[in-house]
Amino acid sequence: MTAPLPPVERESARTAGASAAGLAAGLVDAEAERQAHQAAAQRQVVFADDLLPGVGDAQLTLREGLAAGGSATFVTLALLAAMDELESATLSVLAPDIRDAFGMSDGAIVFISAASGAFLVLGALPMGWLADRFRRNRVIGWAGVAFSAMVFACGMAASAFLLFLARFGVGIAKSSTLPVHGSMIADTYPIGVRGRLGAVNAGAARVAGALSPLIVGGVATLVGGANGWRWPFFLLGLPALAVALCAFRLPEPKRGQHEMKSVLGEVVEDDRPMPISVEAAFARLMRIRSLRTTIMAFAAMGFSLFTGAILTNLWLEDHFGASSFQRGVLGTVGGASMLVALPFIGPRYDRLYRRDPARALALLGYLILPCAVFLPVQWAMPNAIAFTAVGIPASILMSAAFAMVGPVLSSVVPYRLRGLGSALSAIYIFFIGATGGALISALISNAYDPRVAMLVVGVPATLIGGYLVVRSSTFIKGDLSMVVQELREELEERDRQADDPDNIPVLQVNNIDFSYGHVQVLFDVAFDVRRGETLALLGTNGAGKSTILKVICGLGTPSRGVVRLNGRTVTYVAPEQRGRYGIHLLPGGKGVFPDMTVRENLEMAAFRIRRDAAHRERRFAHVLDLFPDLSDRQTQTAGSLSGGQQQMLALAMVLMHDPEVLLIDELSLGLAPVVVQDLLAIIERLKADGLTIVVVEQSLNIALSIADRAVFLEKGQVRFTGPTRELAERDDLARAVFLGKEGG
Ligand SMILES: Nc1ncnc2c1ncn2[C@@H]1O[C@H](COP(=O)(O)OP(=O)(O)OP(=O)(O)O)[C@@H](O)[C@H]1O
Repeated sequence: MTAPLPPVERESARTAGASAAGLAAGLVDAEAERQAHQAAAQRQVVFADDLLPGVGDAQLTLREGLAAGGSATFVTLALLAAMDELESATLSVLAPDIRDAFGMSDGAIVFISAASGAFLVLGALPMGWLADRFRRNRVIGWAGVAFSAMVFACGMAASAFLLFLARFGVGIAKSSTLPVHGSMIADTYPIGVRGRLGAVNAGAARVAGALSPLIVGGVATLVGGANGWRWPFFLLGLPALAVALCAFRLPEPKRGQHEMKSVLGEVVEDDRPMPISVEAAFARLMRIRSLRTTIMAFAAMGFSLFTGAILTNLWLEDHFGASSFQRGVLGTVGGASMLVALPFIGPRYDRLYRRDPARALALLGYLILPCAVFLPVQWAMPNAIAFTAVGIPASILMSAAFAMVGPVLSSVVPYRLRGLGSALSAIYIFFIGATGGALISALISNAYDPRVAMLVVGVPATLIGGYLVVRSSTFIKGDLSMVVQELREELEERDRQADDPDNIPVLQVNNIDFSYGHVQVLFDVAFDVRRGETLALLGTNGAGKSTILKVICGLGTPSRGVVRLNGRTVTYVAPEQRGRYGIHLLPGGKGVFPDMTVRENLEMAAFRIRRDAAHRERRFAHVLDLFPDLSDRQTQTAGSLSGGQQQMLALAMVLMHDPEVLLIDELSLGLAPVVVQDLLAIIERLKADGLTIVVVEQSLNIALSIADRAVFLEKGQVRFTGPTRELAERDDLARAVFLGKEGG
């Protein structure tokens, strides 16, 4: 039992309880307000359908669409895709022969064939990165040459391990198909024919896939003997090389040209695009909800799709006793049937997309869902012919849906990130889907049989996949609206720069939204900083001041908006690269290595310029001249310096980089007034030298003394931009937050 409190304590406890309750209520209100902003921000960006890229555009025939970009690109890429398919079929059909030749188990051959999905992923990332940076025709050409060499190596393999290695090479070479071909096709041909091009492309691959079991089975049977399986690989290598050589001569299309034509009516050219960081690109891509959900869906389906062909062939041989030729014939019939839907799905998708992109995407989900019913029926069939026949409807529906993945990705991914966007999809679909599926199927197949493996994995994977695709269709218009906003902003900026080329701000922050996880903390933040200007970022606690500095220097990727340095977009450029271009951050808190001496700290900062001795010495001399206090303490450890001296050292370290734009987070926090005066004197010198500075400050007085202009942030939104003097006169903004705090 607790003793009752005396009256005075009871009173103060009541007051404390009341103020805690008030604080809690305030926090709940603030969070409710933030959530309302977030919901409003997400709602606002959905434009009317006819403003979205490709929606409501004039209808084009396939011939007109192909003529717009020249058919050479499409034909070459379709041939390469067909050869990919031929290669995959070679392994599937010959799996039992290869298994017997090397004395492998079912599980081992299933793993070797399906694991190429994992190898494919290893290449997808560099290929996507190359596709977003360099001429895509060369990337495709070199990947094709590597493919042909590795296909040859598969035929030469003297052991299961060497075959595994050759498959590794094939997988890497094939990895150019999704990221590089997709990006090339999207930029070469108009949006209105993407569905049909996807269907024709898939059709070409299907024709090859459908004929290849016959060809492969035929060649293997014709040559005969234990080495018959090698010859289909040899025969594929040569034409693959010829097509790869043609790819080098394809024209390189302008990036994003069709989105720009559709949305803006003209093409905004960017002659010197900044290099994009993979990390920032992925962070941005994962915020595209329709993309995220679609790739999760296809990853789920990948669990059964990639092992499906192998398990089918093993089942046909082991359960129904089909020979390699019979399997080839059945495979050809099954594969050919997939062609049935392709002439319909492409035009249907394009038509729906022109009217309503959400319906076009939902259609794919409705194609997938019924496959979950066909699958158990097929695997219950008593003979090979019934088994193949019942498998046909599911194959038709599934291949129709898969043929449209490329067109969907091309639409929702920003054009600068198309290669990496496809690479991200490849990672999910092939690595998580195919490899995960391969492992699980191999285990179940070894423990039971291919049928159990197929049913246990396939049915849930198909249901989940279909549901997720339908769900992703609810997000597509919001994501396309973002594409429109970005394009419009680019056009406006180009016009602004053309109108006043001498007045391009050094730093430009435009329409920035930023979230930590699902919590949005910046809303449409925008401001400019002119050359030589000092801008103060002021605001309440947690308003997002430090976050905006992170976004500027590249430590955070915004979900919307642009950051420009000297008129060039750096939104997705890596932080270290931005450092090279001149953006540097002095972070809040301790920015030194306490166990190292002052000199060693400065040497660490000079690491990047270590090879240029003269430049390095100039920077040392400049910095030590600016900070005589540090000059006298070069052998002292940083940890033994006073707080003010440590802040000086941190600033000196940033200045070693010779920044063009200096970002300072909390210059004066926790420092004695006399130290702050010394720091301000240094900032004055830097200003006089023409350095551009953005400084986050808590103190309005300090901001008034150093900054020409101020931006006031509250709850992630800009409430004021203008001369610092004017902010000081705005009682509503300044008094409560700063004067009150300083006074108190
Ligand atoms: N790493 C993080 N993860 C999740 N939320 C974060 C993270 N960093 C900051 N936040 C939240 O984001 C919001 C903005 O934070 P930020 O540090 O940018 O504000 P600030 O204006 O610099 O505030 P202060 O002056 O208090 O540092 C705050 O609500 C904060 O709690």
